[in-house]
Amino acid sequence: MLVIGLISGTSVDGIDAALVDISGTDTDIKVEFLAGETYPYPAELRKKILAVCAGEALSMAQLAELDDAIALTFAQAAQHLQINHPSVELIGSHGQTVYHRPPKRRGEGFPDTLGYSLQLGRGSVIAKLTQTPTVSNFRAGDIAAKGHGAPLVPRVDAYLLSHPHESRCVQNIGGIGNVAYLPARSHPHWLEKVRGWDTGPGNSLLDLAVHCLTDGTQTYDADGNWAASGTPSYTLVDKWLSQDYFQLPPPKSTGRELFGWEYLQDCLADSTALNLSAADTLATLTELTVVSIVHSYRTFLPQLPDRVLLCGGGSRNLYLKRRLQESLAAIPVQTTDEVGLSANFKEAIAFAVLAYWRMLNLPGNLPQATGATQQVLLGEVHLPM
Ligand SMILES: Nc1ncnc2c1ncn2[C@@H]1O[C@H](COP(=O)(O)OP(=O)(O)OP(=O)(O)O)[C@@H](O)[C@H]1O
Ligand SMILES: CC(=O)N[C@H]1[C@@H]2OC[C@@H](O2)[C@@H](O)[C@@H]1O[C@H](C)C(=O)O
Repeated sequence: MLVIGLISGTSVDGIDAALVDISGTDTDIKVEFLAGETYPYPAELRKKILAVCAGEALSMAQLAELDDAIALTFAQAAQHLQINHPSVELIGSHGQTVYHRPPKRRGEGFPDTLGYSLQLGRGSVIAKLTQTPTVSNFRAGDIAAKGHGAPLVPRVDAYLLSHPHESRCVQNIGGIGNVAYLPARSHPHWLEKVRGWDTGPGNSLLDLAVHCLTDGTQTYDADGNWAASGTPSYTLVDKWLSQDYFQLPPPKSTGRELFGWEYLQDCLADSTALNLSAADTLATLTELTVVSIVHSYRTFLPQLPDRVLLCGGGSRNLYLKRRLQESLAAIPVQTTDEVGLSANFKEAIAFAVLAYWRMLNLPGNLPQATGATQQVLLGEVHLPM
């Protein structure tokens, strides 16, 4: 079946659209990647989304306008791929996360409170404009089952990237970082032993810092070159790493609500107090991403993996990748490209697979990764009128 997956992640850099040909069900699933494109958001729309993610208040009318604009941009991304592939049968659209609240659990001093996660860009509009059945709102079902609604990709990673004999960590470094730990498939009950959680900041703090340090003229540290010219302050890395999120056991999820502007302001104040240069500040923020990933593996995994596979935009940050490799010493750190799955489009591909599973009435979440009480079908199906 030809399926398009669409997502714009927490970096809000644009819509990743992937076209894949999927066959099989789960253990025998085959996914052939046929095409991938990134469609940058119009500058004004991106600015608005970032402001809303940073907590700017919206009236209901403004919320409706924003939802319309995002749905239209997502539909256009799909339509663009459909020009050369008119026989696409299904779209899985993650939409744009603008708010994410993890659930609160008994035992933390609170009564149970469900999570809440809002993705804009409604699927009904995408289905109508593309004349293609569209699955959207993937996180709601898992959240209703007391899960975080995130991360959802670990089940897809398990089927596409696990290995018969080696254990792997698939580490996405987007705005936020998240990991899927995949034991070797020869392990009895290997799927039950898959783990996943959000490791903390990926590029979100780095991107915001670059924006601040360049008066908005640059949006990210290309290849990590700027950070590579500095020296990390381990005094600050240790201080930041002692914060609650990094110590919290999985399942856990986070977003720009925590690792956003306010968090960065505190980091910049710490770095000014130590007279760090701009390069040292970026090196220290990059190191926080590296150390938080490695700390979470050492603290929460049953054992360190045999191999780490990176994906997401942060896998193109050469300094970050080098520091991860140095920190993990003998464990090889590669990208998913090197095992045949596009590192840039893996998340978009994952939402194509999740939509496909929804149409086959197969569950998409892994309760041990999201904290849900059970496996559930993910997503709402919208048929074109
Ligand atoms: N060549 C590069 N060098 C350094 N960083 C890069 C490079 N290319 C992309 N990035 C980083 O990757 C980010 C985009 O990553 P990606 O598209 O995976 O994020 P996302 O999907 O929005 O996030 P999430 O996975 O949290 O939802 C950019 O904002 C930038 O920080
Ligand atoms: C609420 C939300 O959009 N979460 C994203 C975000 O970006 C990375 C990390 O935080 C991950 O948990 C999740 O996305 C991926 C696609 C997931 O659900 O697996």
